[in-house]
Amino acid sequence: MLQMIRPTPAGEDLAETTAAKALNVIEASKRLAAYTAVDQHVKPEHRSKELIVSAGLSLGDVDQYPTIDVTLDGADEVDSNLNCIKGGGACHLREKVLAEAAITFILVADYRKNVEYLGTNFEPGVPVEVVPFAYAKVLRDLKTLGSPNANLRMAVKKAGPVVTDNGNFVIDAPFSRQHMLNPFETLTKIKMLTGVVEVGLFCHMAKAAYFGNKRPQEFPDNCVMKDGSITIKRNDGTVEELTSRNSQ
Ligand SMILES: O=C[C@H](O)[C@H](O)[C@H](O)COP(=O)(O)O
Repeated sequence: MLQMIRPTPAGEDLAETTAAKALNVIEASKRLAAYTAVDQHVKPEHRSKELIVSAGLSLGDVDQYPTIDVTLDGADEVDSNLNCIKGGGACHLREKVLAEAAITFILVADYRKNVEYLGTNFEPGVPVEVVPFAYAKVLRDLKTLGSPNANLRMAVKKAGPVVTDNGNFVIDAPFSRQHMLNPFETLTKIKMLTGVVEVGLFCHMAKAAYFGNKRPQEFPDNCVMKDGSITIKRNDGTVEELTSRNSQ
């Protein structure tokens, strides 16, 4: 059973306590979704890392092994057709390569990211990785495409723009509901812009999405947290609700 007990120290700032409590709920719900997704999709024969290492063999990367059995990854938001926004952490190029290499691609997220259409809760917009030389031109293009507030993502702990693992910049491009109701069309328009390396819209890729849910009634003021249910959405349109894996 997953249980988190967080006593409230006397005198602790109320806002801080509430924020920490909300974070615990979100992290616990996502962890439960991840456990369930691994249980259902990562079979014993896929758990080969120890076998490889103990046999003295080398672990490979996707450039050596372009077909992967299962890729499980998080997302910034997932719509009702399992399209998703990724790239909040500026890793969406590599993540999309791993997702495309996978026979089965599975998403794992907390309840806040389970939405009807993309951009409902995730406000920064569509992450767009661009070669640095082209960023100003791509920014201009994105505004013309319908994202007037597109902006270059700036680093928080250093001066200047965020630089990806691939040495590129990231633009965050918020689009209207109308654009996000057809994310594949929006994806293809952005991808066609010269200078764009990859777009953080993953369309028609996921086989299923696992969302960890909270149960507010189980999170009273003393902050004793029990695990909640999991919502599983599949690409065949089915939706399944699993009650707590360890319900008492
Ligand atoms: O680039 C990062 C990823 O695409 C997602 O933004 C990330 O996996 C979501 O992280 P979290 O589940 O911690 O919100």
